[in-house]
Amino acid sequence: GSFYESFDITWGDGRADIYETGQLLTCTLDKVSGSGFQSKKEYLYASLLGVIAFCQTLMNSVFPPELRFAITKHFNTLFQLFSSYCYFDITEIDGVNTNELYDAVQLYLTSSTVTSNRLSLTRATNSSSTTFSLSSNDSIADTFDSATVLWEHVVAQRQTQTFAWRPMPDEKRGFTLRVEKKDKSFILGSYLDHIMETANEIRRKNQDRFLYTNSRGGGGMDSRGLPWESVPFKHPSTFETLAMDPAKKREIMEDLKDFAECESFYRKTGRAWKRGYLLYGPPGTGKSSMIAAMANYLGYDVYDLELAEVRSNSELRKLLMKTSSKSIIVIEDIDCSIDLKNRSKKKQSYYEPEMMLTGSGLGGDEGKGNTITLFGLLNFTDGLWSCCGSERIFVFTTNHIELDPALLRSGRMDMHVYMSYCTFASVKILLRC
Ligand SMILES: Nc1ncnc2c1ncn2[C@@H]1O[C@H](COP(=O)(O)OP(=O)(O)OP(=O)(O)O)[C@@H](O)[C@H]1O
Repeated sequence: GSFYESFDITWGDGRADIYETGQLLTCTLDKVSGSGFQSKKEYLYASLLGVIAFCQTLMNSVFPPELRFAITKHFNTLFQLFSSYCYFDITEIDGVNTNELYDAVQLYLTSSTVTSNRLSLTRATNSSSTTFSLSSNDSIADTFDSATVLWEHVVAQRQTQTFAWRPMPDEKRGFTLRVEKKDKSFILGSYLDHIMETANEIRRKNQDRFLYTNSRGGGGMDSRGLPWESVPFKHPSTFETLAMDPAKKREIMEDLKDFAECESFYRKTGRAWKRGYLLYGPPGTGKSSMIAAMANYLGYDVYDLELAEVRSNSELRKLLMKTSSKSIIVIEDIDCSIDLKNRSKKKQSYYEPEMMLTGSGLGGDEGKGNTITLFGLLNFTDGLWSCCGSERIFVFTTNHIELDPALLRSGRMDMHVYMSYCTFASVKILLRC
């Protein structure tokens, strides 16, 4: 073919020309005007697009925007009426808050149950784990209890803002969930709960865990106003390496597993989702190793609370408020921090100076705000404030069990574990390791 056969020069006043027996077409643009050509053949797709563009321009110039908006709205309503699907948008940022559900869906869609051919890989700075996510504007189908849904990851450029309370990402991201109308109520209940649970599980497995301490030599907060300082938690102790009676070990592991898996039980019975363990026994019998094994078993962070660094009950409360869920809060050697053996023997109230914890080394009274009381400690483990997070374990260690019964009672310390010197069974475990 040649340009002579297939094209006409339509405008340009001699600026466009065909040369080399129809093999070369040149168009020139100068200061006065340009030039143009047109295909002799009509292509269905191109002409259809042309018609649509023409109609759109006509609509825009003839109908006012309000009327166009109303027409589109009614068209959508009509479409939804006859469609067997309904759609839900889950945006990354809801107002000014981060949408937890968006993060959960992001994680869930990368789980092994949902398979996709194309995923984005991310690895955060200083992290040891790689995370997968659904690529932009990609979609994926998922089946849950015979209901099939479709997820689409919608990414659009955010329009430039003149003012925002906080910097917003350049992209506006969200998921659109397409659900069959008949499955709507089931999906909104069980499926979304299932997504949250799976995402939490993945987070727990992926997350680098931390060991926190409030002992920063001087007390107070760090530069970000946080009362805890953290380091990566890398203790190698596990229940396999821990030398103790196998039956007792099994009992503790089952208790921990029940605790971690029974959120519904705590919710149904109206109890705070927390559990207390008291580890007691002679020095060097593995109490700290047991705490590390518990943290490694459940994948929890560890908060090592140094009572000597806490100056008042309110500071204790603030520390508690700044702990995260899925954590073990440890007070080691409680017998060295507490100056009280048994409340009934002394017949005193929690508030009296003799009942105060002298480990703080500051000696003063609560009124001056520079010491903590047993009352404060009891509230810390089982008061209203102890419920300001969920899935938390309190572990106290002591060399002597003669502590105040109020501290030892079930609900505060649910399980008392005696860490003894090695028996024959535990020596066998040590030798095997
Ligand atoms: N039951 C055990 N199984 C495995 N290792 C143990 C056990 N008991 C003690 N150890 C080892 O002995 C050392 C001291 O143990 P650990 O610090 O856990 O004891 P502890 O009871 O916390 O001591 P303390 O009461 O003095 O704080 C650790 O190195 C630990 O590995």
